[in-house]
Amino acid sequence: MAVYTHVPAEDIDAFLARYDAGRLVSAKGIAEGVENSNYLLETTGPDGQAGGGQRYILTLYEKRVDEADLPFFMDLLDHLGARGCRVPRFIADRDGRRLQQLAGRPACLIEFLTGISVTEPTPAQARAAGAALGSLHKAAQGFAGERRNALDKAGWHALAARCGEDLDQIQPGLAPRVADELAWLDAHWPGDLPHSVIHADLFPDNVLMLGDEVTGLIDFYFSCTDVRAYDLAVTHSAWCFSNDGATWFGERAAALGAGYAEAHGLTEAERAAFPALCRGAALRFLLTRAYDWINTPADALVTRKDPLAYLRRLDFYAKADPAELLGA
Ligand SMILES: Nc1ncnc2c1ncn2[C@@H]1O[C@H](COP(=O)(O)OP(=O)(O)O)[C@@H](O)[C@H]1O
Ligand SMILES: N[C@@H](CCOP(=O)(O)O)C(=O)O
Repeated sequence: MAVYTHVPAEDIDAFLARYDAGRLVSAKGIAEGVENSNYLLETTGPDGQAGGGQRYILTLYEKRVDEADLPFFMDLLDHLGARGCRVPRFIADRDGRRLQQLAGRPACLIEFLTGISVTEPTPAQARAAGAALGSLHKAAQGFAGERRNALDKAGWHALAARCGEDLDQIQPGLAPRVADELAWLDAHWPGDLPHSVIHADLFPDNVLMLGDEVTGLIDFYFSCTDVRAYDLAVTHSAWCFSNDGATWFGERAAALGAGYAEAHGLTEAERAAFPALCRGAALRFLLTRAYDWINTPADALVTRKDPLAYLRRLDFYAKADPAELLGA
């Protein structure tokens, strides 16, 4: 459960008084997520009448989100929303402020979007996710903001160094395996592919769906300026395997690739680089999960994610037939 900061209901009610959002009816900590503290709020609605209720997300920023980056995320979501992407708005209080402090943390009130996150995507759902990512990349064109990816290849080296030999406590031999993979990526990472703002974490839990339709893309807190096709590789690694990484679903991958290509298109150079981008994506999530595995206090109210599920994906990508990855 990702609630790192507990906020008494009275304090949330007082926080809401700054907005035209009504009074607090209920506040529930949200179990999903690992980065920030999230609450689902129900309010009376602006007219103050119980029953005319509205829902909001209250997010308190923890861990990897730097407060200085929040204006980038807010402007990005404004830009994408104005171009038809289904992304949540950050809500301004009566003085026009979107960023607040609550319980000693930076905090924002965010539009609630309907939909559920699928756990076993069908090919049709993977296709819709691919198309939503392609549309996001299209809509991101012309966005003036820039943000460096702290979890780029240099960031993976730094993270691996911070994990050090503790990686071997997760699985014997993991530290040298990671070192070898970093060396391979240093030698094979593509140099000059198109860049844009990317989501960088478009896992199924960050895509809200109703049936086969995408109703919302959320959790932009890793979004940054980086290689566009790397975003598709991250999405591929998250959508095309069983959770534990042991089973690969080729049909989902072909559908994801088709959806993306339809909405945005991939150049020959992007296709050729895709296997290396997938290896990078798998290592990135292996390392952040491994770091959290080693460093999360035993009493934290959060479910740690299994780093080995990403080692299995990495092993798959290292051996895969490149032609197979996005279907013929
Ligand atoms: N705008 C939103 N609308 C609806 N649900 C949301 C929204 N933002 C977050 N959630 C819910 O909260 C959960 C955690 O949010 P997320 O941003 O993924 O957290 P974290 O940044 O901690 O990983 C999501 O899985 C989803 O269930
Ligand atoms: N998607 C990452 C963890 C980040 O969590 P999220 O809830 O913000 O997507 C992973 O699975 O390792």
